[in-house]
Parts: sequence; structure tokens; C-alpha cells
Amino acid sequence: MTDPMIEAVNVSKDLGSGAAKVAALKGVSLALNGGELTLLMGPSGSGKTTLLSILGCMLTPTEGTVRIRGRSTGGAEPEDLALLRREHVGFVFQSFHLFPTLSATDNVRLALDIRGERSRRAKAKSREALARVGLPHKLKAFPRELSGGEQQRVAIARAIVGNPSIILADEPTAALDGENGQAVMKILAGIAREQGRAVLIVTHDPRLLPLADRVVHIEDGRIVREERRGAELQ
Ligand SMILES: Nc1ncnc2c1ncn2[C@@H]1O[C@H](COP(=O)(O)OP(=O)(O)OP(=O)(O)O)[C@@H](O)[C@H]1O
Repeated sequence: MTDPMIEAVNVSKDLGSGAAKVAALKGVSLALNGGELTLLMGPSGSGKTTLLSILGCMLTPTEGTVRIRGRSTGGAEPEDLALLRREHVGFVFQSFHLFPTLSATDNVRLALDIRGERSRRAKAKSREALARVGLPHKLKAFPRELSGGEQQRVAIARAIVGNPSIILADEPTAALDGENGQAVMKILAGIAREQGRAVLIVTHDPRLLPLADRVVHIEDGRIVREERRGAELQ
């Protein structure tokens, strides 16, 4: 058994304060392995986004620990967390979050830019990432010239261009029709399996189940069930 890329160990998270305080997570442990695509499913308000935000070092746990490649993030300063996030984690969001005035290549390159990589190599890497998601012919296109599915693929290219070991995606197919949703999901599955990354996807969409290696169910801030599946994608 290889060591997990990332793990939450007995994580609890309270959100809000006073009478409005909510225990969003209650002692959650979850380890994600490289090469696997995991779906995180559960009802609205069950804590999915909170868990994703904690794994991605955007929120700190009230109790418990997150370890990224064996290194605990407990006690880390915000700047250290930002560095860890930049080095190890790629994010994909429901609504793409692309810059409308930048081409596909420049949207992807921005992720390298903020890491201080501004060479010609950065441009080549951005093109390679766009080719990896099936968009080698759209390098110069602006977001408004792309379909929703294509925009999400640019966002995936941006998430992988820095070579992170972990990809966290929050409802990445929710804004897409069934066909585009499946295409995006297959790309994410390929990124997990062929590139050995740990991919975690929050979703409500049962049509994605056949593509997952593992499905984790969360309810009321607790992991209640987990299944391993023989994924259909080869
Ligand atoms: N900033 C906040 N302040 C107080 N409570 C919050 C805050 N953010 C989320 N919550 C509460 O924490 C709980 C978990 O929220 P979370 O967004 O993680 O759920 P979710 O499973 O992602 O839901 P959805 O599927 O609707 O996106 C919910 O009860 C929510 O109302």
C-alpha cells in the first residue's frame, strides 16, 4: 500500500459563531491515493465543500489534521499553506473561473505565472496541458468562443499545468449537459489513472458513478459509507 497523497485525520470544522454556529464536519478521516478517482457525494449542506476546502488548505480544521504527502499542515502560517496549495493542489470549480480577456493558453499560463514561471517553457507547458485535455486546436480561443465543456477543459488544463499531485473539483460537471459532463469526467479519470494523481470530485450526479474508483458518502458532517467500484473507463 502506497502512502496517501493527502489525508484528513479526524477533522472537525465549526463554521459561523454564537447561535449561528454549525458543526459542518464531525470527525472526518479520508485518505486519497495517487492513481484514483474518488467521488464525494452527499445531500446539500452535508459538508462536502467544507471538506474540499480543508483538504485544499483554504480552510483550517477546528480539530484534527490534514497531511499532504505525509507532511502535517497543522500550525502552518497562511503563507505556508498558500505555498503548499500552489505546489500540490489543483482546483476545478463548477463555474470555470476563466479570465474572459485572456486566451485559453494565457488562462492556463496564469497558473504558472503566479508560481514565478514566466519563461517560454511556461508557454510550451500550457500548450501541452491544453493538448492533454483535447484542445490543441483552441490555444488562441477566448472563453466566449468556447463551449461550456471546452471552458471546463481549459480550467482542468490550468489545474494540471503546475503538475500537482492532487486535483480537487467541486461540482465540475454541474453546469454541463450529460455528454459534456461525461467527457470532462473521463478527462479527470485519465488524469488520475494515467498521471498517478489523486483526484477528488464533489458531485450530485449519479451518471458519474461508473467512472469512479471509489465513492465516499457524507451525511451531516460524517462519512457514513464508502464503496470501491470497478471503474468502466479503460
Ligand atoms: N460561512 C458559513 N457560516 C456558517 N455556516 C456555514 C458557512 N458555510 C457553510 N455553512 C454550513 O455548513 C454546513 C456544510 O456546508 P457545505 O457548504 O460544506 O455543504 P455541501 O455539502 O457542500 O452543500 P451543497 O451541496 O449545498 O453545496 C451547512 O449546514 C452550511 O449551511
